[in-house]
Amino acid sequence: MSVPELIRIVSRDSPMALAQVERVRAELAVLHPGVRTEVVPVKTTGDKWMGDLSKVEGKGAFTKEVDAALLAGEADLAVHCVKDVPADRPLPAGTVFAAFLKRDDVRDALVHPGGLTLDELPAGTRIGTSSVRRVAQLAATHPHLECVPFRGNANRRLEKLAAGEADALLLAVAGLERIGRTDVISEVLSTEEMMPPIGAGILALQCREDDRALIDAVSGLGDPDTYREATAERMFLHVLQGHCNSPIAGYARVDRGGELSLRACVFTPDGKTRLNAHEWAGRLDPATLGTSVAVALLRQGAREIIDGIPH
Ligand SMILES: NCc1[nH]cc(CCC(=O)O)c1CC(=O)O
Repeated sequence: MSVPELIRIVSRDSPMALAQVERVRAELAVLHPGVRTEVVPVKTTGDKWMGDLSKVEGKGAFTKEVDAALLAGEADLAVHCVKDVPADRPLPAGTVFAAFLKRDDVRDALVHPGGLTLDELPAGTRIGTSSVRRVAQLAATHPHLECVPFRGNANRRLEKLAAGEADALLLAVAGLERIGRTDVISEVLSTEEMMPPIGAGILALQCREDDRALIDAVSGLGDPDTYREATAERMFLHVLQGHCNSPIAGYARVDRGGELSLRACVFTPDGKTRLNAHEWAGRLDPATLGTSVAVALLRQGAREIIDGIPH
C-alpha cells in the first residue's frame, strides 16, 4: 500500500473542529509515522450566520464549504462531526466516508455556573439552546425552565453564558472534552433524561471517492462498532426525512456481546407528544435496522408530526 506523502486536512475553524483535526493527525501519525499532514481551516455558513439556521439552508450549513474544498482538490481529507452531516440526502457526489473514528460520549451536559443540577434549577431559569431536540425534551420534563435561542461555537456559547445572556447551557459532553472544558459541567444528563442526536460523538473522515490511496491509508482509523452505530443511525434519519426543525433523537449501541440496537424518538416541539421505538438488529444489517426503526415511528405518526412543524 502506498501511503500519500502529504495529507491536507480540511475542517471548520472553530476550536472544537481544530481539536478534532489534531486527534486525526495524532492517530494518523501512529498508523503512518512517515506521513506529513497540513490543516486547511475554512469558515462555514453555520459559523458566520448567528440567526435561525433554517433561514440559511439549515442542514449542511456546517459542511458545505468543507465539502467544496475537498471536491475542488484544495484538501484531501475532511473531518466532520457526523451529527452535522445531513442524512436526508446522499453525501455530496464524488465523496465517501472512509472511516468513523471510535465514538466519544454521546450525552449532553448541563453547564450551570452555580453548579446546580437540572432538577435543582429554579423556575424561569434561562437555558441557552437553539436545538429543537433539547427544547422539546426540556419542555416535557422541566416545563418551568425557559429556553432562549443560543448559537455560536461552544467557546462562544460559554463566553455568552459568562456575559449573562443565559443562566445555563446544554452542550455535548464530547464537544466540551474536545475543547478541554469539562470543568464547566455541573451535571452529565443520562440518555434517558436527554436523548442524544443522531451521530452524537462520532467523527467521520470523508475523501474524494476516486482517491483510492488515501481511502486505503485512512480506513485503518475506523472503528467497526462505531461504523455499525453510525450506519444504523444515519439510515434511520434518511428514511424519516426530517428537516432542520424536527425534534428527533436517537442512538444505536453495540453491547458487550456485539449486539446492535437502535432506540429513537420523535417529539412535537412542545414535548407533549413523544413517539418511541427500540429494536435489536438480530440478523438485520445496521442499515436495515435503521430503516425498521424509522418505519416503526412512521407507523406511529412521525410523518404527521414532522410535516406539521414549520420549516
Ligand atoms: N452543532 C454543533 C456541534 N456539532 C457536534 C457537537 C458536539 C460533538 C459531537 O457530538 O460530535 C456540537 C456541539 C454541541 O451540540 O454541543
